[in-house]
Amino acid sequence: MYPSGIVLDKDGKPCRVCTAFKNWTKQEKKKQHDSSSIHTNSNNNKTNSTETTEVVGSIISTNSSDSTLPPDCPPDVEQLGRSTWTFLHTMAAYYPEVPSYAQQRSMKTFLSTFSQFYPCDHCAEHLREEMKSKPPKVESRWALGKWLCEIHNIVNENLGKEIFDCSKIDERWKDGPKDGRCD
Ligand SMILES: Cc1cc2nc3c(=O)[nH]c(=O)nc-3n(C[C@H](O)[C@H](O)[C@H](O)COP(=O)(O)OP(=O)(O)OC[C@H]3O[C@@H](n4cnc5c(N)ncnc54)[C@H](O)[C@@H]3O)c2cc1C
Repeated sequence: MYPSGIVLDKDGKPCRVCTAFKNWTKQEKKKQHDSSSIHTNSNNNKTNSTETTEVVGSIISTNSSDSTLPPDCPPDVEQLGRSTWTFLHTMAAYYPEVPSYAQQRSMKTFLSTFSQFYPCDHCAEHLREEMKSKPPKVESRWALGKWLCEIHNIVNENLGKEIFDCSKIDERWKDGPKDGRCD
């Protein structure tokens, strides 16, 4: 990883889908550019108030979009991660309660294939490592949901995120909260 948080791919090039947008290189350059404009402008702002207003506008918009990926841009590591977890946990929540042998085999194949092709290389590599010591549990819906929750918690822990209570996976991914907010 570069000090700025840019993650490199296996060819040593900056990897967009492995990097949080807030760390992405153009954003960094833009910030540097903007901060030098601000500096230059603040030296001139007594003589040109219109220009100052424009620059201030640009500061506000730069800061507010710092960590927000524009909707028409390719996914960063966070957006891809959120969407993928949403898909995986939802898939597990609707997996058969008592899957056939063929369904269990398909799910194992799917997870193995998924771990090879997940586009963030270093994420996929960690996942494959974890799956060696904790192979997927596919014998029931409950087992799959719990396994996935635990795998996600390992990633959460590595990233310093909160650990999710795995007894709440049905509530989070299928039934919704008891207060009816989602009904
Ligand atoms: C396989 C995989 C590996 C990844 N590896 C990396 C990595 O190495 N480095 C990196 O920077 N990013 C990685 N990511 C992305 C990272 O996990 C997050 O998706 C991203 O940082 C966005 O986090 P978030 O806070 O929005 O919530 P996410 O972690 O995306 O979670 C989405 C929602 O799922 C729920 N949730 C959280 N934990 C659990 C759980 N244990 N069980 C069930 N539901 C839960 C919460 O409601 C949460 O809001 C990976 C993603 C995937 C799918």
